Amino acid sequence: MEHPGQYLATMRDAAPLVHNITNFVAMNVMANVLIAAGASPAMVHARAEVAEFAGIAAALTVNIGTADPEWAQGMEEAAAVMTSAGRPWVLDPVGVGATRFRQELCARLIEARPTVVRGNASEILALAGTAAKARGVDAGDSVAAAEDAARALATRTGGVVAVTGAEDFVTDGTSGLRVGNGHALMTRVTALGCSLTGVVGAFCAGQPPLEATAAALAYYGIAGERAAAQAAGPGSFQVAFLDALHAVTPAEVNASARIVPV
Ligand SMILES: Nc1ncnc2c1ncn2[C@@H]1O[C@H](COP(=O)(O)OP(=O)(O)OP(=O)(O)O)[C@@H](O)[C@H]1O
Ligand SMILES: Cc1ncsc1CCO
Ligand SMILES: [Mg+2]
Repeated sequence: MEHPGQYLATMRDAAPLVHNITNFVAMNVMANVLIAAGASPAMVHARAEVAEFAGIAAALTVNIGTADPEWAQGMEEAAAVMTSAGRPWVLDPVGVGATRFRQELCARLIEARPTVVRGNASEILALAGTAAKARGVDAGDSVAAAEDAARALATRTGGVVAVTGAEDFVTDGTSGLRVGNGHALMTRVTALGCSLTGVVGAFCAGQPPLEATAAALAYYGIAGERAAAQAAGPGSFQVAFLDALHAVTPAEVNASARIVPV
């Protein structure tokens, strides 16, 4: 990819309204991450209003981390609004392998053709019906082990699938990109994967999803690297990470992104 920083610049210029139906753990973290990145988040999950709210959003993200049946119906209704309007929505299948409720909900959401599915390796394997070594919401599989499942899932949705971990993998079923940026401290703070899903949504507003997703992952990883250089542990990392998301420039993304085609 030539100029991944351009996707950050375009996102910041637009400051897109990103509608997030996300879990209770992620709500505050994710809203702060999106504001620091330059987007305009709204965390709206009540079934009575999600379809109407999706109608004014530039992108939607759907995260099943603490869903219940009422939320689940709202997720499907909001996703349908985005699909019929031709606007992007991103699915985060948190802990999908753990329970039947999560599996059945994700099966319905996959049918609704998400623009991007962003998950850890165990979640992408579980979506593909492959046995995964997850522990609840945490991954127990390598990204490499989930690449075939990611390609198959992208072919099924007609969209993009991003598998995150030590080295991220993004595919539209045909092309693939690896993104090498990031730091292990990103796994020591809760909801940074959930928050990344929001950033992917922001980058996908009005931009081509494969490239926008890869650029979002590189930007996020670069912010993680920059924050880790100043952090004493997970607590100070979380603070430094917000500062870094705010400070990283498009030029820095162009210089530091490690995105390679596969
Ligand atoms: N070992 C690692 N080294 C470097 N970066 C990592 C590592 N593991 C994860 N990351 C980065 O952390 C970010 C979050 O990805 P991760 O796969 O941990 O999400 P997740 O499991 O869904 O997280 P959560 O469920 O806590 O929200 C991504 O940008 C990813 O590249
Ligand atoms: C810890 C946790 N539990 C349900 S959702 C969530 C956020 C990280 O996925
Ligand atoms: Mg996750």
